[in-house]
Amino acid sequence: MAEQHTDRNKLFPVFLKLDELKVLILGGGAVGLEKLSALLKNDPEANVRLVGLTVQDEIKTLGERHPNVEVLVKKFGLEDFDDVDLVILATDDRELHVRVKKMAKAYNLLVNVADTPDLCDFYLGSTVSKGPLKIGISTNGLSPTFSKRFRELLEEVLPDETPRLIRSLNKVRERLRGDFAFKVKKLNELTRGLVE
Ligand SMILES: C[C@@]1(CC(=O)O)c2cc3[nH]c(cc4nc(cc5[nH]c(cc(n2)[C@H]1CCC(=O)O)[C@@](C)(CC(=O)O)[C@@H]5CCC(=O)O)C(CC(=O)O)=C4CCC(=O)O)c(CCC(=O)O)c3CC(=O)O
Ligand SMILES: NC(=O)C1=CN([C@@H]2O[C@H](COP(=O)(O)OP(=O)(O)OC[C@H]3O[C@@H](n4cnc5c(N)ncnc54)[C@H](O)[C@@H]3O)[C@@H](O)[C@H]2O)C=CC1
Repeated sequence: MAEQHTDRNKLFPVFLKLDELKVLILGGGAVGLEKLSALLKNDPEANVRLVGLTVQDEIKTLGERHPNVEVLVKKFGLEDFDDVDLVILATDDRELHVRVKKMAKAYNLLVNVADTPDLCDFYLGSTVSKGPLKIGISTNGLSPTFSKRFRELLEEVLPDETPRLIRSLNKVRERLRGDFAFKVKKLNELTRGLVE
């Protein structure tokens, strides 16, 4: 029973608008590239500033292809926090991570630290997209590999007509006249067949 309790995933999922927020990624190596790719996979228009003492060519190329991605080859400085909403630390310097996490806290910024769940305010999850549908997956840090495989499974099984179905339900939703309770009742009746 005690084990079940500690296993419960208490993380609260939210869906962020990366075209309105700005993310700072610190570190231009393999992990920096992985995190940048994860952001751009969800939104190619994502606002990102990536800062690294050294920066891989693949990251520089992404910076050239995405106008909202700023790539700076330099040492971290407090000015990198300007206009930033979220921070992802992905350098190979753990002491730097501890220091930058403290500074970010003073600026009220939320921080993800690669490889160090204890220092993270939030985790990245695996994400599945099908048109307007997005599903986020988390194992509470226990097995990112499970998240990845489960994402692959969902990508396989979600019907291709899912986006069309969501759009038609949106049309019905917009056409329905009546008060809130009536709309909820009507939409629930219409969609009952999806789960029975
Ligand atoms: C806690 C968390 C914090 C965070 O990073 O946000 C975290 C932490 C750590 N990851 C590690 C390793 C790996 N991470 C991946 C992959 C992903 N990791 C992601 C998220 C998260 N990783 C958060 C929890 C998410 C959850 O609860 O499910 C994904 C979902 C999103 C993303 O990062 O983009 C992305 C899948 C994207 C997709 O869908 O494909 C693979 C698999 C692979 O690459 O094939 C491996 C190797 C195999 C393995 O270990 O399982 C290590 C050990 C490092 C070491 O050993 O040195 C730590 C540190 C630790 O656990 O201490
Ligand atoms: N490579 C991988 O797939 C994995 C790596 N990790 C861990 O994640 C961390 C990062 O890994 P990699 O990206 O492979 O390392 P890397 O060595 O390729 O990249 C580190 C980056 O941090 C930058 N950096 C260091 N100090 C800096 C500073 N003061 N200001 C700005 N930039 C600075 C470097 O210039 C470089 O771009 C390491 O701690 C590693 O152990 C964990 C899991 C997997």
